[in-house]
Amino acid sequence: MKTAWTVDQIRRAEATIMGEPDPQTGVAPGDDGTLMRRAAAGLAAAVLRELRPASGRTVHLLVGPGNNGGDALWAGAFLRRCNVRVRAHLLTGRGHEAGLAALLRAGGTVTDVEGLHQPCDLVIDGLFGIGGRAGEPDRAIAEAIGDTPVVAVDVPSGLASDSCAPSGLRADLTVTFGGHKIAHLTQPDRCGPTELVEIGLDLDATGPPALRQWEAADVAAAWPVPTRHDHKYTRGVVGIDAGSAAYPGAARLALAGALNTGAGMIRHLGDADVSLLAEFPSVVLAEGRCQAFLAGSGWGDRDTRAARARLTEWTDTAPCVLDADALRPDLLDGLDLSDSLLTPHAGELARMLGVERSEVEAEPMDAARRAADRFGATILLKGGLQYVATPGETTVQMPVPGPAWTARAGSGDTLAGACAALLATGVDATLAAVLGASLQALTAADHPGPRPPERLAERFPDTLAALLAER
Ligand SMILES: NC(=O)C1=CN([C@@H]2O[C@H](COP(=O)(O)OP(=O)(O)OC[C@H]3O[C@@H](n4cnc5c(N)ncnc54)[C@H](OP(=O)(O)O)[C@@H]3O)[C@@H](O)[C@H]2O)[C@@H](O)CC1
Ligand SMILES: [K+]
Repeated sequence: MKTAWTVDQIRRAEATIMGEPDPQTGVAPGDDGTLMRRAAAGLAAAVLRELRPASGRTVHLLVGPGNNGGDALWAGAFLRRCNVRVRAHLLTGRGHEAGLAALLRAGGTVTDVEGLHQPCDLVIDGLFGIGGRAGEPDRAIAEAIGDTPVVAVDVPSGLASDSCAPSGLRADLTVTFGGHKIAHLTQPDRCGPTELVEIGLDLDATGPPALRQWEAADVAAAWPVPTRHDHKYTRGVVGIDAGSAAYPGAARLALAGALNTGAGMIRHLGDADVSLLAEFPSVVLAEGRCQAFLAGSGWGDRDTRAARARLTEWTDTAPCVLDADALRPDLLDGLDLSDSLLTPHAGELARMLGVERSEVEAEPMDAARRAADRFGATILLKGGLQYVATPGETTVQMPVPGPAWTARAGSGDTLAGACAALLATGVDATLAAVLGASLQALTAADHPGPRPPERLAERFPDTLAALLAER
């Protein structure tokens, strides 16, 4: 599991080691340069690995006015000891004093932006780190970098650390310090792979992380595997009301998702279409006790009064997954959704919050968190990267990311079915969302290509078997 922290948390953890920085000079009383040299040593080691063999190669440093530039300068001094040629471009004509002195002592040189056009093997981006504001890079610098591989110091410059929005330089590798920042997990295309260098920050003391990204092993460890004592009722019965005359396939898709995720039993409680049951003979039409419900997928414009009655009854009875056409504020308001899961995509979440879709897409994590608090429900915001927000909790969960092949009609219905099956096992809404979304993503990664959602769902058991074999 990767955890990501806010800039404020990183700064507070740093201050517990070095003291609060002087507001005038920005210098902390206990700052003897130790943290920076630790960071720079880790950065230099990563660059040496990238260059291998390093001796005789040339590295350009992009150096900003703050400590991010200091890290780059110190790393340059360390690289000099391995016979790497180092040229530093000081963006504002100045650089971290001790770092610059160390680089010059070690035989590094300072160059202007024209000098950056000379051939080099690698660029270290030390313009701005967590003190950076979002913005696109200076065109002259971007041109000088061209196709040369870039290693970003802490974060790619111009990418705001706390944000999900893309901007700034693009890196082939990002070397970060103390803990991941939100942008590392939400902007993998900008950051490239991220390497974490431990510098001794106690981030746990600053409160819960802002974001947790799940990995396959975490999914395997958390999966609710049935025990010898389980039977179909204890494994969980799911009631599903999905589909309509206009969207008949939604029922089939939701059933496929729930069945292949391991529901103990499924009751098909929507407008019964018995032809479905030929394909899913274990699904029953009989009403009865359910441990979880799924409502809304493929409802179309169902009559408000009927929809509201169904949602009120079901949310009063058991945890629910509410999807698609059930995600209207007029249907949701006033329901007790405290143990339920809402599964909107960006457009649906925008409608729920009464904002533009672009606002949700710009800061999806914040939007999911706001919706969780507004509706008192766990939210799974679907998309290329997915976010699970729990009401009252600071930490947002990111299920295992998957390929974009799942971005097609019907994927949401199978996912809702998967989440409902998990909810019926007794796991909470957050875990049901994370596990369901991760299962779909891992399966899509194992079977890349334009596989229809119901066919992809048929592979869920194979993915699970492989995952659990590793546990
Ligand atoms: N915290 C830790 O534990 C450790 C931190 N370490 C390192 O320190 C880094 C943070 O350093 P930092 O605070 O000095 O800020 P940094 O990112 O260098 O930038 C500040 C300067 O840039 C300027 N500026 C910003 N954006 C701009 C823009 N778009 N365009 C133009 N100017 C812009 C900004 O100007 P201002 O906003 O003040 O006007 C200010 O002058 C951190 O990322 C890590 O690398 C490690 O050494 C070890 C431990
Ligand atoms: K940087």
